[in-house]
Amino acid sequence: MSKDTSAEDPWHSGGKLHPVLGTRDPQLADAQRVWGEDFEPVDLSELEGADPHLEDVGEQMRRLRDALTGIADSGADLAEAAELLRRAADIVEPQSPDQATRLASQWRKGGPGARRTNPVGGTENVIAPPLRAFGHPDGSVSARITLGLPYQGPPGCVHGGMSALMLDHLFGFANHWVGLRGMTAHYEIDYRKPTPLLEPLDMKAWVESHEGRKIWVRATIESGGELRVEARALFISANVPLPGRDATAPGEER
Ligand SMILES: CCCCCCCCCCCCCC(=O)SCCNC(=O)CCNC(=O)[C@H](O)C(C)(C)COP(=O)(O)OP(=O)(O)OC[C@H]1O[C@@H](n2cnc3c(N)ncnc32)[C@H](O)[C@@H]1OP(=O)(O)O
Repeated sequence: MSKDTSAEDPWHSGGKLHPVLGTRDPQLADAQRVWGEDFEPVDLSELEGADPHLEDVGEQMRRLRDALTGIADSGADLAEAAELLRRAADIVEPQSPDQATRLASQWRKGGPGARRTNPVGGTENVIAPPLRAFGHPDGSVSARITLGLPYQGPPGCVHGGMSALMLDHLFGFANHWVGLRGMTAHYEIDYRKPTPLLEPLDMKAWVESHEGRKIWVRATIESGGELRVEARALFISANVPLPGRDATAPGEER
């Protein structure tokens, strides 16, 4: 059921699907434990060609993010850390083109799009967990993640908006996995039981049906074998203008 998308397609630019069996990624290892080793997971998040230094910066930022959340009551001395971070920002900021320029660059023909920087799966985005999605032969996609303190809503629980965000993102991958694409038009969510922090969350999304431009999708979050969240959405196939381009060129419709 995998779909090899064209590098000419800006939405999917660089979006070839890479089999990742055999890698030592902890999220993949977890996914295989949960869904078994007989399916052939395909990593839907992977995008080749990222700058290894940028990946590393992202990783260190996430370590800091997780270490800093809730640290105020611990008596930690953060003066040196603050100084080092100021120096890091002073190094990076002058080299970074303004955001409109970077946005247009992302969506240039053959550009990377937003997959490395989106707020759910983007390894270059410090607010992203980041979530990795895997495609299954039955047409569904899944992800497993354990969220920490930065994503807390109710005491000890995942913020409901975070659950909604992650499932909306997975809907996008569920569409992609079966060769569809759209924008969320209508989204319903039921929070059945509290979703715990610091425990593995198993997420699944799939396209239930589609007709013309309408795509109906469903998704769940389970933890400890119990249903926590279920969601349904209607996606509508639609194009949005690409930042930095005057118009969608023929053959480049998304
Ligand atoms: C490896 C690569 C991976 C890539 C994967 C991506 C990963 C990341 C993915 C992240 C993904 C994250 C996802 C995001 O974050 S998407 C961002 C959030 N969504 C939006 O911003 C969408 C905003 N809305 C719009 O742009 C328009 O309203 C759209 C385009 C949706 C429709 O406006 P358009 O003018 O084009 O169409 P139409 O109005 O003629 O309607 C057409 C038909 O649809 C029916 N309809 C419309 N709306 C609704 C509604 N609310 N409930 C029920 N039905 C509705 C309507 O009745 C009609 O039906 P019918 O009368 O023909 O029967």
